[in-house]
Amino acid sequence: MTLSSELYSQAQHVIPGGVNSPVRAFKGVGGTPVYFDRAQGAYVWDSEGKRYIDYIGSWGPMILGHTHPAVIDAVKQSAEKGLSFGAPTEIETVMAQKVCELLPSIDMVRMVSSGTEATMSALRLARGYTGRDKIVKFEGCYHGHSDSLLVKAGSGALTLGVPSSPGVPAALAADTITLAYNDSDAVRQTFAELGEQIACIIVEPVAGNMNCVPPEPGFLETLRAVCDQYGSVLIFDEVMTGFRVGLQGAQGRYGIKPDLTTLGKIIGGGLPVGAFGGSRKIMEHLAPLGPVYQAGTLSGCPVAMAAGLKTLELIAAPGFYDDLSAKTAKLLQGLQAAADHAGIPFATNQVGGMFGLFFSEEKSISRFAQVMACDVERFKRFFHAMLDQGVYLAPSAFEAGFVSAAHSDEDLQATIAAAAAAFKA
Ligand SMILES: Cc1ncc(COP(=O)(O)O)c(C=O)c1O
Ligand SMILES: N[C@H](C=O)CCC(=O)O
Repeated sequence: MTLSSELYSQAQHVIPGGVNSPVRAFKGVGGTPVYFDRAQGAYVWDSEGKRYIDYIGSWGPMILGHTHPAVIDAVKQSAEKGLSFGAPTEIETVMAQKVCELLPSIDMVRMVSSGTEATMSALRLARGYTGRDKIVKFEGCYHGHSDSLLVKAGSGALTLGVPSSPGVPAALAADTITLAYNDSDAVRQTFAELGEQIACIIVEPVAGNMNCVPPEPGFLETLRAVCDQYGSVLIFDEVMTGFRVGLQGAQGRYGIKPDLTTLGKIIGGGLPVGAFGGSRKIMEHLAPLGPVYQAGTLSGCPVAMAAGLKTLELIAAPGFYDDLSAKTAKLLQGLQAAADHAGIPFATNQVGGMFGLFFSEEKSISRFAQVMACDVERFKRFFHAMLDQGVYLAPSAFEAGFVSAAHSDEDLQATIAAAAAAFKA
């Protein structure tokens, strides 16, 4: 038994499935989850001291690499002053000002403690603001695990085969309309029939929870147009894409202004943080200004604000995103060449520092159905071959991967060499 499998078996007695978030359990790839002990830069080390090049980066937050000295220092300094107070602190305003400065669609922002809280709260606000109940989401998109959004969801729910979870009241699920991602005609048709009853559209502007699927030209524009026409709220869930695909997120990259934006991951620098914000007109409906209630004991935790602010400061360095994109492109070109050389049908998607790998005959993957048609068995074998060689990819064919500023050229070359061996095998 490895130390990881020993730890996993102990955990299974006291934690459901041995994990605190299902996708960690390796159900999507088989085998035993690896238990980590420490991390630095592009690397994570397991409990037995084996080193892995990490392409998960804590599911996105570690855009600077793990334990960046300046971030750790900011955390230490803040922690020494007090972990949390349950009362306002100056750094929360500094964070809000920074978010408003970076994302022009946001006039006001509220901090929460996870992406799930951010999307759940944004949904309630959109419903409270419009006085409507129905929402539109897209199949394979994941917006956290609140009831209204756990319908035909992606990520771990898709990996485990429960995209619409038991426990979600049928009456609530009935108000969630799920459409195919990148299908603009379906959006227009649905709004033509039900537009006046629809509170909001929530979308991952680049889908990252059904692997990585970018928006087709015109898709996000269609969402903006129907929301304008029918008075619905457009919510960009940028929990993953925010500060990942560019400093202005997907909204900056594609030039579309949502009414509300949800954030998480990078904004917390690796600590538990989420946020939602948008136009003053909508945000002023939130308590204590307005009637839509939302709260959180640890919301705006100063230590997490310190980690997030330091991260936002460092990623604003000139050329940061060009370098990150170039590295990611280099990695994907190398993987594609290795797959082609071995005669393995393979395709990739990339948006900035976010990527997707597909075992597919199709070269362009833009639809959920295409993702579902990929060869998952082949992915599982690839995943384990990479893991054995010290490369840690997401343990599911339905998750995006992430490159960090800490990945060196040697890391990318070592990953490509490992993939070449895996494809050959
Ligand atoms: C796009 C998106 N929205 C929401 C969430 C939920 O965030 P959290 O896991 O922090 O609750 C996630 C990740 O899990 C996500 O990728
Ligand atoms: N896809 C999820 C986040 O983006 C994976 C993280 C989790 O649910 O544990």
